Amino acid sequence: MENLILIVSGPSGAGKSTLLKELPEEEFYFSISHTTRVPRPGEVDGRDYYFISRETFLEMLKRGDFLEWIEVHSNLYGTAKTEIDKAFSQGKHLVFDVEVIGAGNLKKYFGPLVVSIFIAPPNLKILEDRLRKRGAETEEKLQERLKRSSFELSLAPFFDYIVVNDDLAEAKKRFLSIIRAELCRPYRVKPSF
Ligand SMILES: Nc1nc2c(ncn2[C@@H]2O[C@H](COP(=O)(O)OP(=O)(O)O)[C@@H](O)[C@H]2O)c(=O)[nH]1
Ligand SMILES: Nc1ncnc2c1ncn2[C@@H]1O[C@H](COP(=O)(O)OP(=O)(O)O)[C@@H](O)[C@H]1O
Repeated sequence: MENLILIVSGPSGAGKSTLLKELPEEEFYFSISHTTRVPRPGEVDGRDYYFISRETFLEMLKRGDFLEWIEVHSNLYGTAKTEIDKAFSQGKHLVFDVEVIGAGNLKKYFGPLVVSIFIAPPNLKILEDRLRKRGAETEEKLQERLKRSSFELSLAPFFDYIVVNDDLAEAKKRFLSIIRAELCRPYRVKPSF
């Protein structure tokens, strides 16, 4: 059976983390990125991210440890090559939460069997309201995130699916429906019949 490789992308505050919480950890391995961003309250090192210094990140980059990486909102983010082995050795579906450029690079790397889902806010005003309500950023960081969101939204048509995160319960249903359907592809169904 082919395991699923799922890429979830979209602007900061669109609801990626919220929707990804719907996927059971017993079946899905969530790639843990390395980042130079400071942890938010409640975030745990080694669960949400590997929080590292810029110096350590650059050392890893020089060693060729990253499958892909990027600098966004003045922070470095990267997917370590070791994350892929971890998912496959556990026999789980592999899930990435990355910005749009990383999504494109991972798609190129893994090929056509990747499933990519773009999470979009209903509009920019609602996105801003949600980012403010989340309260994780200073005003300056929040503006940086909003500024990039139009660029991220412009790349939505390149994804396999778009889930507009309006009503959360409805968005969860649509998100899970896509994954359920993808798991029914002939090449992913274990032939026990
Ligand atoms: N390309 C790439 N993007 C990443 C990686 N890790 C996280 N991101 C993206 O970086 C952006 C900022 O993430 P984060 O600081 O957690 O903010 P949030 O999206 O507002 O929760 C998001 O779009 C993430 O999807 C990575 O390893 N590679
Ligand atoms: N459908 C929704 N309606 C209202 N608030 C939402 C909805 N989806 C997510 N949120 C809230 O919006 C904020 C941003 O969501 P989050 O999942 O952190 O986004 P991302 O991971 O894409 O940056 C969070 O505070 C979250 O609780």
